[in-house]
Order: sequence, then C-alpha cells, then structure tokens
Amino acid sequence: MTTNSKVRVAIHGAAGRMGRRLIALGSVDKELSIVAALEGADNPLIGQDAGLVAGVVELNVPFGSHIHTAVDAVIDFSIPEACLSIVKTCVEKRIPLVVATTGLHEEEKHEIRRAAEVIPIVWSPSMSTTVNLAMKLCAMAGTALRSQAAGVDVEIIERHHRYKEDAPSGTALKFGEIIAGVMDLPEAKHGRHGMTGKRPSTEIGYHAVRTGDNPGEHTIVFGLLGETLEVTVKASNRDCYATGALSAAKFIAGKPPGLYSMYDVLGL
Ligand SMILES: NC(=O)C1=CN([C@@H]2O[C@H](COP(=O)(O)OP(=O)(O)OC[C@H]3O[C@@H](n4cnc5c(N)ncnc54)[C@H](OP(=O)(O)O)[C@@H]3O)[C@@H](O)[C@H]2O)C=CC1
Ligand SMILES: O=C(O)C1=N[C@H](C(=O)O)C[C@H](O)C1
Repeated sequence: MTTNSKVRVAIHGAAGRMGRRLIALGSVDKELSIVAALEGADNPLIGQDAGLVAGVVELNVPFGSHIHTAVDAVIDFSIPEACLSIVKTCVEKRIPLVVATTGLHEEEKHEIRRAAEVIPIVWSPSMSTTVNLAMKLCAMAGTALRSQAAGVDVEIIERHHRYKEDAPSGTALKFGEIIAGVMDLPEAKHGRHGMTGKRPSTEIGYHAVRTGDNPGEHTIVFGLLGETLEVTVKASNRDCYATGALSAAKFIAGKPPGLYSMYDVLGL
C-alpha cells in the first residue's frame, strides 16, 4: 500500500495558507511523500510546482484538480463545498481521509459521518496537540464544576486572522460541544448586544474576534461567584496544525473504515 514504506499523501486546498505549510513540512518528512497537490480547476496556480509555490525545493508535484496517482491518504484544508467533493472522491476511490475544514453545515457533517462507514476518516476542527489537550482539560474542569451550587458561567472567546470566513471557529464549537455534554448546558449564545437581561445558567457564550494575522487562540472561561478559571491555548504559527494533520495522515493510512479523532491520533 505504500512506496518504500512512505505514506503517499495528497493535499487538498494545497495552495492555501494551510496547504502551503503542509507541502513545506511534508516535503521534509521522511515517513511520507507528497504525491499530489489539489486545488480547484480554475485556480491560477494549476500546473505550477507545489514545492516552489510553498517556498521549498522543486518537488515535481504540479498543482492539479484531480487525483491521477496512487495515494494512501488525502488531507483536506479547503472550503466546505470542496471538502464535500473530496469526501465523495475518497469514498469512490476508497482513499483514507483527514478532514480539517471547518464551517460545515449539519447536512455536510452528516455526509462525513456516512462516508466514514466506507472509508477511514480523521475529522477534527483542530489538529493541534495543545488544543486537543485543552479539550481534555476542559472536559475535566466541566465535570468537576458541574454541581457548583451557585452555578458556573461558561464563555468561549476565540481570536483568528482577518481572512477567516467562518465564525465561531470550528474549535470553539467543539470546545462548546464537549463542555455542554459534561455540564448539560443546551443553549448557545453568539455575542451579546442591548438589553440582554440576566445571563441564563443554561447557556454557553461564544465570542469571535478577527484581527490581523492571528493563527488562532481560544480561551475558555469558567466563571464562578468569587473566582474564575480560564484555559487558554494559542498558536504562534500554523505549523502546529500542519504537523498534526501530517501525523493524522500517517495514522489513518491502512486503518479500517470509521470515524477517528485527534484524540486517537495523539493517544490522548
Ligand atoms: N483543523 C485544523 O487544525 C485547522 C483547520 N483550518 C480550516 O482549514 C480551512 C482552510 O484554511 P486556510 O488554509 O487558512 O484557508 P485558505 O483560504 O488559505 O485555503 C483554502 C484553499 O482551498 C482552496 N479551494 C477552493 N476551492 C477548492 C476546490 N474546489 N478544490 C480544492 N481546493 C479548493 C482555495 O483556493 P482558492 O483560493 O482558489 O479559493 C484555497 O487555496 C478552513 O476551513 C479553516 O478553518 C485551518 C487551520 C487549522
Ligand atoms: O481558519 C483558521 O485559521 C483556523 N481554523 C480552525 C477552526 O476554525 O477552529 C482551527 C484553527 O483555530 C485555525
């Protein structure tokens, strides 16, 4: 299934911010080889060498819009519509897949779950080790604090670069889902404005900040009366997501069909 025991990886959304870091870091990873760099058919970089565009050596891998070679895993960092299209391709070709794209609607998420009945998929809104560890810590905090007599207010604040198109981040929503599950907080409140009234005890508040080139920060606030716990995790560049996704590709190649998380990849 692999050539010279290297995992053959295709990057989908390869010319994007994340795609370029995946090409750059993947090109120096001895355990894998980047064999395809996929973009939309009308992308102006089609035909150009992915390594040169990513700022590393020539890889002899031109940007293209279809998979023409043997591939052990695809990594997707694109946009929701394109993500669903590569999910379909991977199902047809029975290729293991890593899904990192966020901003998916419920129906699109449902398609990913259905695809995982046929192919193995790692699906996570954050490939970062410290973000996934912070999720574990927040599950622990939520469990420990859920029966506080005076109540606990959970607010999630995320900061990202000005180019980000979805809000709140997929990671913020995942933090919320995990905490809602352990603390039984069924309502989501996205920002506040005007005469909002007293804060209900049943909600999680989400706040999305968009500034400059921030590669991603999340702060989860557990507010009690008299004291506050905050869990903060910050990326200083995108390589934490790229290295996590490359590890996920190595993990998923050759696995049986099913839905896997970064907890599985990282052994958390
Ligand atoms: N799970 C995680 O750890 C992380 C997830 N993300 C998520 O990954 C996604 C991408 O982020 P980022 O790299 O910053 O975004 P970019 O906009 O920089 O990259 C997206 C890329 O996808 C390309 N694309 C558009 N249509 C298609 C298509 N039909 N087929 C193939 N490629 C296509 C875009 O091309 P074009 O410019 O021509 O439209 C672009 O190059 C976002 O959803 C983001 O939230 C980001 C970081 C970490
Ligand atoms: O768009 C980004 O940049 C990021 N998106 C992901 C998300 O929405 O959670 C992960 C990371 O925070 C960077």
